[in-house]
Amino acid sequence: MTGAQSTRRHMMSTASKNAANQHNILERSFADVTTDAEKELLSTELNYSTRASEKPLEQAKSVEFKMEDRHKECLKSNRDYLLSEISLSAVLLAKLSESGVITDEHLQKLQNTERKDTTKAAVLEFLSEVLPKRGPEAFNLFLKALSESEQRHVAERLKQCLSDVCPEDAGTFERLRSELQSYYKRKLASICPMPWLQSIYLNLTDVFVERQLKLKTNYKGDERIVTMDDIFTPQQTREIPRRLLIEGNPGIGKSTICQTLAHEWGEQSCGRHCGTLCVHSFDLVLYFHAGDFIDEESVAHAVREHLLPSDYSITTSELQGVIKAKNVLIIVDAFDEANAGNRTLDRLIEGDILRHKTLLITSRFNFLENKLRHFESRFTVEGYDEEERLQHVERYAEHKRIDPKPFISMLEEESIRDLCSNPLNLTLLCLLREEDTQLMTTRTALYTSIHRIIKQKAAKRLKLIEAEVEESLLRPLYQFAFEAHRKNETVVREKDSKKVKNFQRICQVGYLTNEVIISRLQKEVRFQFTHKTFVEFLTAKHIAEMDREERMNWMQHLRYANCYIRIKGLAIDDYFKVEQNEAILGFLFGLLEEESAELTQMASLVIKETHFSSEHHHPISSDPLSLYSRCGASHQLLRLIAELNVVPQELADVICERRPPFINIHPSNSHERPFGIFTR
Ligand SMILES: Nc1ncnc2c1ncn2[C@@H]1O[C@H](COP(=O)(O)OP(=O)(O)OP(=O)(O)O)[C@@H](O)[C@H]1O
Repeated sequence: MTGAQSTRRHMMSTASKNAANQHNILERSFADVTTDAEKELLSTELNYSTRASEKPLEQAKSVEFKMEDRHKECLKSNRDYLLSEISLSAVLLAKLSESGVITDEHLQKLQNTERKDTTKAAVLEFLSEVLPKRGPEAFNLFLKALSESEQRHVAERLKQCLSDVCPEDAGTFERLRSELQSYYKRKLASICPMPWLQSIYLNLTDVFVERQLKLKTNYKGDERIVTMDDIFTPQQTREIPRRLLIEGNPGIGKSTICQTLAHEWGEQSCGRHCGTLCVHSFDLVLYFHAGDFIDEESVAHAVREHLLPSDYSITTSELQGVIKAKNVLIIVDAFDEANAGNRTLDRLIEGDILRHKTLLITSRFNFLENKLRHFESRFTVEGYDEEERLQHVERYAEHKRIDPKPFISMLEEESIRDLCSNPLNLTLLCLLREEDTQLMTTRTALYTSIHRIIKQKAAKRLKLIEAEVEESLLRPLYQFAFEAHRKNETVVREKDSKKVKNFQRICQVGYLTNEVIISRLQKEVRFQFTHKTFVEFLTAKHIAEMDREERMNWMQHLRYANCYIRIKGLAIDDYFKVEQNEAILGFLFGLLEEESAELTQMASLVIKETHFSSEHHHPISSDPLSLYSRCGASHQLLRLIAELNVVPQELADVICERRPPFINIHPSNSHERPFGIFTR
């Protein structure tokens, strides 16, 4: 399947969502319109739209949005001329109603005025009462209708006037737009999940999974789910929101959303894909990384520096003129990565500059804290649901032209399930699985690979070498994970975070996200690990780096038996399943695979504590608290050594020596696992 086919198929799959959106829009429009006749018109449209029409949407849209100021200005400054030149001919009126600029009711009113008064009066009514309220596209549709009704000279005069108001309009704007469009089309066509490995890339259109966003609907934090088509839809008022924010966890897909918007705009036309006011309604899209504004005194300077080639001839003031005159969307990705001392970006957010332009910012959570009030629409990107996970791996396999089955079965694997809801992790899992299916045989190997990628990504982003990331950022992080795990939590509290000096940079690595809990009395800042399994893996990294004595001491204090305590009539309920330790122990065994003596010592402790050598594992029935151990606990050792690719001889000898009678051990023929255990 070609990229274009796949896009189309993708569009078709979103058609039903779009139909729902259209319905919402029409419903909102219904609430907003004023006259009975308009309500009647919209109600007909609503019925029609449920039969999957797209045309009424155009009309509803024009009821909802205002005309651009420069168009209004142009109509006003030419009013005399227009009154004397325009003929409200049948053809003109037909063209205007065909394109939805006027409704049947408008038509009747205009004709009445013309009959009762004069044509000039009707034209005046049209120019002052009707046209300016018929949406951002009405002006151009009006020019088109004029040209098609033998009044081209009037259309030309209005166009000329527009370019006089903004001399840059004519040539400069067109040139700039096509330069940016072709740049985005080329530059943003692919995704590079590992930025330091440019040879690994995926075609954006092929693999992109349409995202759902949660829109905050009020200050109390109520939310509703919207699709990407709804990003620019007015929410509380009829106005297009001017300051929009998308927040989400690391790797959740914020940058990819920005990239897709700019890339789609580069494609020039949405066809019928976009259900509502979409990215194509903007004359210009300026797509930046937050860091692009550092040391730039204005947006125009940032455009010259970061979006245009150095041999492109345009002055900053020409750029400023175009930005001022046009309907511009400014996309700024990754506020969290470059927010300190970013004065121009701050002014942009606060509306101190370019207040009437649309600004879309993305950030990890809680970096915009005291700036949140500037945003009229706030969205969060959530992790993939089941359907999106499936779509992700299917699109990946289709793009690579390989069998999707191994990827689909990967989604079922218990040990990595929690990783799969994050698009970055899922992409890495797909890449790893494709590269080497052996990697999946141990969890430690898989997490080690992902950890390595995250480390490389952090090194690139923070401009450090990997050894520095390990030493100054990851080691403290392992310690934090260890502490959090000890408290059975997945968070780092603010007071603990203050114990290390570069905590913000530790957060940048991508394992922790800011979390601010605000109660009426006080604000609490904490930092949440993105996944519980990462806490376990990082904890194991910490323990693996301890000296032997400390490690054995930690191990000695673990529980090795399942435990259920129930005392009738008393509210005491202790519940412990041995698997709760097992994740960390498993990673620890995997990480110390090469350290034969360490492994043997750890295994000996597990053998002892889980009564591995004894034949029977009775519940300790004499215990008044009804404490019992199950097979789950006594077989723990076997599950731990499954994390090893190769069982060292020294460890194999200990296990053979201390095996219980019902376990048979035999040398395996397999080169990789020269050790086999069977239980009966
Ligand atoms: N909608 C999507 N469809 C397919 N793949 C996606 C999607 N979103 C994200 N990905 C994959 O996840 C990777 C990471 O996504 P992205 O860089 O957008 O995350 P992010 O939220 O900006 O993360 P960070 O906060 O770390 O910068 C992408 O490189 C891509 O491989």
